[in-house]
Amino acid sequence: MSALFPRQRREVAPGAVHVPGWLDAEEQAALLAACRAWARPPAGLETVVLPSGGVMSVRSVSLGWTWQPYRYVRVTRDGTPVKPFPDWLGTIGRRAVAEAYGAGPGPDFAPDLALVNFYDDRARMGLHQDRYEAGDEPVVSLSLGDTCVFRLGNTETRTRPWTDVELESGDLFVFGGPSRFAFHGVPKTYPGTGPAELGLRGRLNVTIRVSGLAA
Ligand SMILES: O=C(O)CCC(=O)C(=O)O
Ligand SMILES: [Fe+2]
Repeated sequence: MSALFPRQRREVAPGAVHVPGWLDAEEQAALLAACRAWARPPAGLETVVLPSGGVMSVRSVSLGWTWQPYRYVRVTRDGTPVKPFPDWLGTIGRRAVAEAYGAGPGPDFAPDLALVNFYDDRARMGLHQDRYEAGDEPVVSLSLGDTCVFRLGNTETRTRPWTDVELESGDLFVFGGPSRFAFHGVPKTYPGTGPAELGLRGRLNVTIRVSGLAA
């Protein structure tokens, strides 16, 4: 669908860059196929239960490391090793950082961790900071399927000020530098808005990260 007003690349906050339509239809289809393969057990799609008893509405699969409240580990909840982080995802991560910040990525931008989140029509993600990585390398986010509202807040509080950005299928969002530890979340998705030809019901988000943890 071509928008009447093409969506523009935008620095939403210092270090937080939104690049609409960064993945073409073919790249989106390939990433979706990979996500479907990763989602299969063992070490497939899982539901994260918080110590409070709260159940996250998003289901997720991890590559390289998995997050269990509140740290990264190598073994999933089903007791099997986390699937490996593939080199090609690291290549996409480096391309993404170059795209977002202009300058080539530092040779040291070596992602080793990805979290794939699946949102059904009712799933949301509360405002949080990505702060379990041991370092401050940028987080690269890729979206597939339904459009969502991505809320980028500030680094100090879980409250306003924040900026709401609509992330569509194929969009790239990178947050690093002064925005690396900004609170962020997904208050809603718009069911049924993904590209029909992709064939995904719901929304997938893939974040590519540097764990900073010893292999
Ligand atoms: O789904 C998104 O766009 C954000 C996901 C996220 O914040 C996370 O996985 O930590
Ligand atoms: Fe996050």
